[in-house]
Amino acid sequence: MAALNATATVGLSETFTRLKEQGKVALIPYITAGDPDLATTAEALKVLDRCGSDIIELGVPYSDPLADGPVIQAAASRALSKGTNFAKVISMLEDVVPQLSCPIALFTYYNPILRRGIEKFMATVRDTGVHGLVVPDVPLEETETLRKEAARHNIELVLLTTPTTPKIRMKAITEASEGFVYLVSAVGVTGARASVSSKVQSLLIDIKEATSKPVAVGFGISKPEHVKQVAEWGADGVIVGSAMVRILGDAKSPEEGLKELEVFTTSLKSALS
Ligand SMILES: O=P(O)(O)OC[C@@H](O)[C@@H](O)c1c[nH]c2ccccc12
Repeated sequence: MAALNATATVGLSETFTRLKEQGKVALIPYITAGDPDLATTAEALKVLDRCGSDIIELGVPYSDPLADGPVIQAAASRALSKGTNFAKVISMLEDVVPQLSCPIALFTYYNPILRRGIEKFMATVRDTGVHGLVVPDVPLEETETLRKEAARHNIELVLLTTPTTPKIRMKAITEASEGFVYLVSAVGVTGARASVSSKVQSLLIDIKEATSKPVAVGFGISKPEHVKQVAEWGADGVIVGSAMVRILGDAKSPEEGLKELEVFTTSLKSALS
């Protein structure tokens, strides 16, 4: 039964194609693996899936997360201090991925991939049934091998563009990105913000001129109103990270955290319907 599910799960770009046919925008939560512990992460993945997440971005905790703000940094250090490592995240995923109906995009900084060896890393990740990979700190010029190995293992490598990316470069990024294009909504680090920069609207127009690939917006999106706004501006997906991570990190117990996560995810999902 579980194995059936896994083979039925489609990849990132196909998920967007199906949603587009239904006129829907993808909800993409991000959580950090191992915070408060991997057993809770496994449950959280099931909750997110059940509440209508279309793709889940799962972060591998890293000691030097330069693109992350205080909330995700703290989650990563808590996870690492509990002994979370790549091998343990993988073995948790081997167990959980077959129980999910939405695809997983694994988020990791570049260094842990290099340390393991690109090819070995891709093979391991693919064997768990993960469909996508987000690597925030690899410049486009250095993605060639990474892209080749990802493609060879049937993993969609998602690339990111930011408000300061020059247009020519943005075009090259959209051409190289697989699954979807990640539009970082604001300069700086991850973290909830009071509002979503109105610049996102014109950035989306620029990107849509450059590519027909789906575009998902992330950074600072933390409320149903934000999600709705970004969808109205024409995004194909919205990514919500720190707000999810904070719920799990601040909860008095894992059970309470999971309950709050369910309420929050449901509220975001209904803002998109
Ligand atoms: O936390 P926010 O502001 O909601 O942003 C999304 C985000 O968490 C996730 O995609 C992410 C986590 N760490 C990152 C580092 C770089 C780019 C993106 C990310």
